Amino acid sequence: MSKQQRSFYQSVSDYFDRAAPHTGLHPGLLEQIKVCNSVIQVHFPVKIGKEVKVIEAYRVQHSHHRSPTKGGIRFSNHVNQEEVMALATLMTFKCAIVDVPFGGAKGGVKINPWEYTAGQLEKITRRYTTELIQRNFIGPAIDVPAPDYGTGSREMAWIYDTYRTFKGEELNAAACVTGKPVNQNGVRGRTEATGRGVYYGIREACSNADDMKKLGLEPGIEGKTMVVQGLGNVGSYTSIISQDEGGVKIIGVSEVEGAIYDPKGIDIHKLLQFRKETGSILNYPGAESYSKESRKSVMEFECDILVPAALENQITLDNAHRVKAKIIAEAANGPITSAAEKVLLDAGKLILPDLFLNAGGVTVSYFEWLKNLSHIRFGRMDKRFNQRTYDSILDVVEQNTGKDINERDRQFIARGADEIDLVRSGLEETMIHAYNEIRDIWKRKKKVDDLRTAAFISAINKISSDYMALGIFP
Ligand SMILES: NC(=O)C1=CN([C@@H]2O[C@H](COP(=O)(O)OP(=O)(O)OC[C@H]3O[C@@H](n4cnc5c(N)ncnc54)[C@H](O)[C@@H]3O)[C@@H](O)[C@H]2O)C=CC1
Ligand SMILES: O=C(O)CCC(=O)C(=O)O
Repeated sequence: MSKQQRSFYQSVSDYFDRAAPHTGLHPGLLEQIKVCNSVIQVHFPVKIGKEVKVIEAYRVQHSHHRSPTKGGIRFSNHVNQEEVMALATLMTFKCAIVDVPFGGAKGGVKINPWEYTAGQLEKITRRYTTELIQRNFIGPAIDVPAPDYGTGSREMAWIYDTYRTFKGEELNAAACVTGKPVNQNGVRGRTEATGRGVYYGIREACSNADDMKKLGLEPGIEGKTMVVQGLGNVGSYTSIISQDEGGVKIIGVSEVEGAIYDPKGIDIHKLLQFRKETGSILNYPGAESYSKESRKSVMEFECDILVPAALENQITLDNAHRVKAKIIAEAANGPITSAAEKVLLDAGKLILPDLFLNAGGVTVSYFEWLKNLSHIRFGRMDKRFNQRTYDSILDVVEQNTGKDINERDRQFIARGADEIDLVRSGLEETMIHAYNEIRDIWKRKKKVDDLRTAAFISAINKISSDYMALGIFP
């Protein structure tokens, strides 16, 4: 493939190569940080009705500098070894950026999940998990999968159940996978986590008055217009939270069946309900509809913030020069090719890179893993204690001021944190801290012109310090 048309893996490789010289590290160490450590490809048979179907699947562990390795499992027709390698590579750098102490990994099963029944998907998921167990490619201290494109909490519950069937004696078996349903050792807030993290990341970027001024935008997220590609897990939660908590106006959306645009604004709750009832976003009242064939024109809709939240390689050299959005928020992994990125940066766009922006998922997965290892719900030990302490402080305030605090304010101020409050608070802190860490590199380092390069520099430096401290075995 030419420098012009880059595959997803080549793009990730280009991004790494662009950042590497800024770190001043030894080429051998950089090479070790860049390569994928372990790749497995498996083929296994599954009975589908009266047929036997042979399924192709992968798991890639990109880096073992920290254990376990971590990353989602994707069910998609487009899965191939290079794609999974690119996704696993991004996971390593993503974890480093948000200080999640894991190496990167990713899994892929080459099927279109929407063509199978739940029973058939369960068989495929359980057999795939068995293949991973047999190769020692899954376990709380080894490699911990999670949801990605085409999978969700249902599949994670099947993975957990298959694992504990084989490893019933393992006390920490529940930590073999994250993104599980809450009643199956999941953590509150994982389902929304990636979208919520995307929202916190965009909000933080928009809060910087200087950066917004350069784009010709007012500071603050409120009132900004947003267009979203893909209304799955990540796209729908990004839209809901941006609209409900950030006051963002969603004006364009695309899904597999086509795209819609309405500059007056699209209420995301009503749109999701409409799609549930009609099976499509098309013909949503008041919006202009675009057919399946022209759904990619969503990338060219007029807006402040464009959120690709479906798949990789959506902005290429073919359409990059037609992108009108000022901010491109990479909720999906790899939505922009490295060649297209240059066109966008030259046009003065702000790109919030995937390895930072969608790291909310793995951040909350980390919280779930910690919960599973500690065998206790967050907040269980201290909620009531804190509540009583805050109540006593309010009593003292009342006594000293002679003024009563009304019951509504008291309940709000004195409330002890539940699990969901702590998860959201931890996620918010993580995204704000990570953004400012990479923005600081972007602004401080001469010749670093974009946030992605800054993010890679930050991640490579953190990973290299592990290698340097640990040495190389033997
Ligand atoms: N689920 C997670 O926690 C995380 C997901 N991501 C990334 O976010 C992206 C989306 O993942 P999920 O939301 O989990 O997947 P999902 O399977 O829940 O949703 C994806 C949606 O995109 C739609 N879609 C597919 N092709 C499209 C196209 N050409 N145009 C418009 N819509 C299209 C699908 O119909 C589906 O509704 C992927 O790149 C994934 O790797 C990144 C971090 C974490
Ligand atoms: O939650 C996780 O462990 C990984 C999520 C994921 O696959 C991703 O961030 O791309």
